[in-house]
Amino acid sequence: MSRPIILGIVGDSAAGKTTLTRGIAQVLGPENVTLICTDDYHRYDRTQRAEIGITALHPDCNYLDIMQQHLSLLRTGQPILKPVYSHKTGTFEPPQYIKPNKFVIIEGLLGYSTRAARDAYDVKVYLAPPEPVRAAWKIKRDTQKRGYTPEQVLAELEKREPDSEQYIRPQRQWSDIVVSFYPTKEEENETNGHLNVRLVLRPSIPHPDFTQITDSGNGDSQSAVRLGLDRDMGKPVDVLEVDGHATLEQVTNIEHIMCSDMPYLKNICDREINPELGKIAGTTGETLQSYPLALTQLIITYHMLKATQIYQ
Ligand SMILES: Nc1ncnc2c1ncn2[C@@H]1O[C@H](COP(=O)(O)OP(=O)(O)OP(=O)(O)O)[C@@H](O)[C@H]1O
Ligand SMILES: O=C(CO)[C@H](O)[C@H](O)COP(=O)(O)O
Repeated sequence: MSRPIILGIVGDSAAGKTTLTRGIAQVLGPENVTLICTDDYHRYDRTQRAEIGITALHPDCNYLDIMQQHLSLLRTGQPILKPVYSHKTGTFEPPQYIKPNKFVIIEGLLGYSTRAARDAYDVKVYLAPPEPVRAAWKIKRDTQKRGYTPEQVLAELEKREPDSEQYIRPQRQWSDIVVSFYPTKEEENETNGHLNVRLVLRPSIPHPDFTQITDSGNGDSQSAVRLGLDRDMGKPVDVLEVDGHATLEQVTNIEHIMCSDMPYLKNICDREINPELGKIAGTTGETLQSYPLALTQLIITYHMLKATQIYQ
């Protein structure tokens, strides 16, 4: 049976969902990818939310039943008439007719909040940067692109915290991969291109065999690339960590482990034909390059392509 492969990217506001999605979409080929942001399923516009006193994170502030229906339709290759929410104006626009491509990426706040929604995905990612990093990212993004002042963003973050705790963060447990970009102790105010990444790899999907990293003598606690075992929300997991100062050679080494598993898809690791890999918008709008981000995007893409071997 041939059907679209569905990737979920869930995380709190400004956790880095769009940034992560961009590189993945490029490797899969933009013409093959349908991108959906579940912010479009908000029930109330910006003014109404302020009047009612509800945050965009609350399930009652979103048409989760319609989102769930649309996910099921997309999974079976059927079209949807999707609502459209504009972050520029804070209001709704006319709906859009969307027919799914080979790959569908669904990113947003509450994508894993119901059992039926969770069942729609082939790969589930949860983004969990430390809260001070997320706050810095949200202030930067909302002041540059959504017309807020820094004070308004800080007040909004405070107002949203109870809903983040109750509705957003518990969704971490349903993900196959938890992604956390974090600063080193030496540069704890760094929030841009030199962040490390910690990837929690749950056994809910089969990951590439990264034990070769430890076999080759890398992977110990001093190395820029580390593999270990841990628990996440009480469950055993593998953890892969890559430092922001890891060399291109070290990162390429890990990429080869994935690409050698799928020799017919060698070009997914080719940086020249995939320039969006690892690209981040910096503080003044400049473009920064992060190897940990590029590697994270490739691991997720690996899983999308693996799924095509079963369903396409
Ligand atoms: N891995 C990263 N390293 C450094 N900066 C990042 C990273 N990911 C995101 N950022 C910064 O954080 C800002 C917000 O990220 P992004 O727009 O991807 O978040 P989002 O989760 O899609 O937000 P929302 O759901 O609110 O639309 C970006 O403009 C970027 O500057
Ligand atoms: O948490 C968010 C995810 O992007 C937004 O704040 C939410 O979607 C409402 O959007 P806006 O602040 O532009 O009205």
